[in-house]
Amino acid sequence: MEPAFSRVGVVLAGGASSRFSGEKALAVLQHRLFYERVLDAVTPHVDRVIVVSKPTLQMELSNQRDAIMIEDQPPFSGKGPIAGIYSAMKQVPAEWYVVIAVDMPLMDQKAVGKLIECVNDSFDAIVPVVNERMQPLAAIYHADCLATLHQQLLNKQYRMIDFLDSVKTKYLTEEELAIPTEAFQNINDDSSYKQLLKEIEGDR
Ligand SMILES: Nc1nc2c(ncn2[C@@H]2O[C@H](COP(=O)(O)OP(=O)(O)OP(=O)(O)O)[C@@H](O)[C@H]2O)c(=O)[nH]1
Repeated sequence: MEPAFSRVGVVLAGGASSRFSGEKALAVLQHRLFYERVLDAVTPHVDRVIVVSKPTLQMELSNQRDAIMIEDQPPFSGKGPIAGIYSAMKQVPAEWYVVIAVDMPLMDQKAVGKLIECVNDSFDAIVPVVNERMQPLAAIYHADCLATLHQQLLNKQYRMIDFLDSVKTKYLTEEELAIPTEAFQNINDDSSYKQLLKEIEGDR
């Protein structure tokens, strides 16, 4: 059966946010929630966006841009980003999944567009490497990854790196990507958020 969509966005928003006071999805930068910023970055490039969150956050996230709101697939709820990607693939059939973590508020439409230009049918995963760090949560995955993701979860192997080692992964260099490295900035804790606000909004 043909998948319903050729390319969908996946906003990963089901994490615990334990290093952050509050939910990262609901943090605000320049008057927009992180959640809204990431949705805006992805939406123009895909057929539909899937938001993978958790029960306590579902009520708080408004359904914008006709997004498909889902939760992690039991029994893998809360098992990390790998569970979020698996759940999107399992619940919404598509060919390609453009995955962006909700804690990357500087991702914008241009950056996501560049990433999509790098899709290559010979690979299952298209993953940027920025400042020598892999960015598997701002990356693109083919539906063929589903079985491997499932196996990883069954084996309790929750690390993205183990998964990437098990599929055909194309690592993109900064030169190939031509995206400003700031776009990949990842806000995990209060101090990185405070620093971001200072840089972008000039707060003290
Ligand atoms: N759907 C889903 N998304 C997740 C899960 N764990 C993490 N994420 C998302 O993956 C991205 C990176 O998450 P991390 O920073 O590693 O973890 P976190 O749970 O958000 O935060 P910490 O509790 O501080 O580690 C964020 O966008 C999270 O919302 C999960 O179990 N399910």
